[in-house]
Order: sequence, then structure tokens, then C-alpha cells
Amino acid sequence: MNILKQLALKRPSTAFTLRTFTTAASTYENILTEKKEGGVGFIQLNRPKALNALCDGLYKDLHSALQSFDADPEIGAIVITGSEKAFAAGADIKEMKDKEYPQTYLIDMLSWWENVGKTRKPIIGAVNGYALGGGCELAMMCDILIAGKNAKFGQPEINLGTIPGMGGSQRLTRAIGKSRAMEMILTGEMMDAEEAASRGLVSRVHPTESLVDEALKMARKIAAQSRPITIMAKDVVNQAFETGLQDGLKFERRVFHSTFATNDRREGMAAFAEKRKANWTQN
Ligand SMILES: CCCCCCC/C=C/C(=O)SCCNC(=O)CCNC(=O)[C@H](O)C(C)(C)COP(=O)(O)OP(=O)(O)OC[C@H]1O[C@@H](n2cnc3c(N)ncnc32)[C@H](O)[C@@H]1OP(=O)(O)O
Repeated sequence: MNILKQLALKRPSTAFTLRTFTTAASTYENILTEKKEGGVGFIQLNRPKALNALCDGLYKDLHSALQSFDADPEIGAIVITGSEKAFAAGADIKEMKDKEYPQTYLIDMLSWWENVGKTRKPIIGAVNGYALGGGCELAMMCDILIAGKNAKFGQPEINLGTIPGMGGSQRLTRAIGKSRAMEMILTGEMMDAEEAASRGLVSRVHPTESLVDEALKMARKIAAQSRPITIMAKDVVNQAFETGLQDGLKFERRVFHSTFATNDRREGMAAFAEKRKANWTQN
């Protein structure tokens, strides 16, 4: 059997439970998807009123679209982008703010986001505007990251009385080194596109307006290569990056859950939703 068919058939349980997918734009609630020419699967995060904050529904849509493209033999590479203002401004704070520690631990909250990194075909993240908190973490799950000139990366969870929970402490530290990652995570300050490129967090910076076209161009080039060899190449590069990562991710997630046992986490998120400054009580 043709190896591409075998790859597509490898995951029938997921591929066949997905919603039907055509070359026309699909009907997800929180993302737009399209099969672009040259074998490229295109995903645009689409919650403009919330600056693409990552709610549960968005995760479900994204996961479904990624599985669909992964199982589609016509697709060789995937592009994920947001809007010109925001790739994603983080986890949806309003959805998360009333959660309690036992619940976060019981459901292993956020563990499902690791599925994004399990996509076998290469993903190019094209970041314009804010990529903050979970948005920065989602960007770092992509295999290649390119940025528009207006991109701003950050892990501002500290301002909400919590910490990164989707891999930020692990992937950012590996990408830009301990000192700068520590500074960003402890101060919550953002990094601009030029600095992100100079530190290797992103591989290229383009004008904001042409970023998506540049991402599609790169994706078409990748999609024109041998599909199985491309996946093998991705796997080996990731091996260099990920050895030891799983333990780090699990540790980070557990500590993230435990911030839900603090009053300061509750206060930080309530303060955001109520548009006021947080009043820390140190417990
Ligand atoms: C389900 C996934 C869980 C993953 C959790 C993993 C751990 C990660 C945690 C996080 O990611 S915590 C969130 C980190 N991000 C932030 O703290 C950024 C919050 N946003 C801002 O600081 C600002 O919005 C901005 C990005 C600096 C832009 O400011 P601007 O003044 O231009 O716009 P706003 O008026 O503030 O925003 C417009 C609109 O969007 C809503 N919004 C923005 N970010 C979020 C968010 N992360 N969650 C929910 N909603 C968000 C904001 O409230 C505004 O809505 P309205 O008030 O107009 O209804």
C-alpha cells in the first residue's frame, strides 16, 4: 500500500470521527480553516472580541482541525495564525477564574494541549500582535515560528497570581535561555519581534501585512517534499529539543494547578475580569 495511505489510515479512530472537511472554509466556531493550494492546511484563530483567548471550545476546534489535516494525505504542512492584533492573548481568564485546585488536578487541566505538539505534520506558527501566556505557549508548540514586526511575546501569568501551565517555563527557557526566560516569567514583561528573532525564539520577522503570505510560501515549500521524510525530519529535530521535556511539563502543570489553591490566583483573575489592579494578600 502507498505509504501516504498507510499514514492516513494509521489513526482511523480519530480521522473518521471528525467533522466533514472540504476545501471550502469549515464551520468551526472559534477558528477558520481552509485547504490552501500546494498541500497547505490553514488555521486562523478567530475569537476577535477576546483577542483569540484560548477557551475550551477553541482548543476542541483546533485539535479537531489539526487531526483532520494530519490525517489528510493531500496536506503536507500546516499554518496556524491569529489576527493582526493578536495571535492569542492567553488562556481565557474569564473561563478559568472560578476554577478550584482539586478540579484542576482531577482533570489534569491543560494536559490536553500537549496534543497540539503531537501533530505529525510540520506546523508553522505565524504570529502577529500579542502572543501572551497560553498564546505564547501555543506558538512555541509550533515547529517553526515566524513573526510579524508588531509581534509581542510574553508570559504575564505572574500578574494574575499564577504561572505558565502549557509549557511556557520549559519551552521558553529552552528557546531563549534561563536568564531571559526567568526575567520574562518573573516580571511578566513582553518581548518584541526583533528581540525574539535575535534570541532564536522565532526564525524570521516579516512586515505584519505579508506575514501570512510568507508563512504559506514556506509551508508550500515544505509540503512539496516527501511526506514521510518530512515527518521523520521533524521527529528527529524534536527529539533533540524534547528529551527530558515531558517530566518538566508535568512538573510545571502540577505547580500551575496548585496556584488554584491560593487566594492570590483567585484575586489576580478576578481583578482582570473586573478591570482593576490586583490586591495581593500573599496567600
Ligand atoms: C484553556 C487554556 C488554559 C491555558 C492556561 C495555561 C496557563 C496560561 C495562563 C494564561 O494564559 S493567563 C492569560 C495571560 N494573558 C494575559 O494576562 C493577557 C490579558 N490581556 C491583556 O492584558 C490585554 O487584553 C492586552 C493583550 C494587553 C490587550 O489590551 P487592549 O487594551 O488592547 O485590549 P483589551 O480591551 O484588554 O481586550 C479586548 C477584549 O479581550 C478580552 N481579553 C483579552 N485577553 C483576554 C484573556 N486572556 N482572557 C479573556 N479575555 C481576554 C478583554 O477582556 C476585552 O474584553 P471586553 O472587556 O471588551 O469584554
